Amino acid sequence: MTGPHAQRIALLGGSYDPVHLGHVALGAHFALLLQVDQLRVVPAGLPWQKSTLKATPEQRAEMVTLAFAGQPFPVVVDLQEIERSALGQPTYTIDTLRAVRAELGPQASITFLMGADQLQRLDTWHQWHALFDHAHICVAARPGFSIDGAGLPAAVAEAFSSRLGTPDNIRNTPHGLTYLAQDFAVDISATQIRAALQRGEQANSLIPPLVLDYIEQHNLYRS
Ligand SMILES: Nc1ncnc2c1ncn2[C@@H]1O[C@H](COP(=O)(O)OP(=O)(O)OP(=O)(O)O)[C@@H](O)[C@H]1O
Ligand SMILES: O=C(O)c1ccc[n+]([C@@H]2O[C@H](COP(=O)([O-])O)[C@@H](O)[C@H]2O)c1
Repeated sequence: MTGPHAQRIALLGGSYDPVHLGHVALGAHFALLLQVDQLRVVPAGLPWQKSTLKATPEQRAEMVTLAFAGQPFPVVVDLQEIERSALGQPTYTIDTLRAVRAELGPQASITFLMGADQLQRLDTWHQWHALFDHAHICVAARPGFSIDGAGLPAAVAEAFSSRLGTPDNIRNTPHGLTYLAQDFAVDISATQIRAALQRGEQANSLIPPLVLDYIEQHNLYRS
């Protein structure tokens, strides 16, 4: 168990091309559930499983900062993955978790957040078993990405179910547990937003207003 002053943080990694209200809802849900000292939002530098991104790393990071402004919990936008990508290295979450663990020490409760689509693919991540040596993994259900029954690769289902924790023991242990927010159901994706903007449609109900202003000012996703 962690001591009374161990730090508690949740990391929300993403491509954020662009950041949307699904990301904000996901971060806020777990920030409040886990009562974190800090939500750390980490824009990926070179997300190796995505095809070419439309916005630059700087634009994606600026949009993330705008999207998470004014939350009722501390938010830090962590640029380490963008900085590492300047050296041409693909972005691996394990590198980030090792760096954050080294920074915060062995007692801190560190949780990596993701949607169900990424849990379905977790066995494709670089050194995925080692993620649990540094962090808990908390997952939000996502419309269209079932993780019941055959929805998960067997190795992921086994790793996830054998490590199931509760919000309380995730708050109070450093790493190694899992949790699923089954009631989370936000049907928004960056793909859908890019397509809508390219067609010249509004995306007001999908993106925080400041991010929408930024997209318009920088003429993003129109072509
Ligand atoms: N609506 C959502 N519900 C639950 N999780 C989500 C949702 N949108 C994004 N996430 C999660 O947020 C993280 C970052 O997602 P990302 O930046 O790739 O957005 P995306 O909407 O999935 O993008 P794209 O449509 O381009 O694949 C991932 O772990 C993803 O699963
Ligand atoms: O570490 C990996 O190999 C890995 C593979 C796929 C995705 N990720 C991370 O998962 C997060 C969400 O990814 P994405 O593609 O949905 O934006 C983001 O932080 C990625 O860097 C990480």
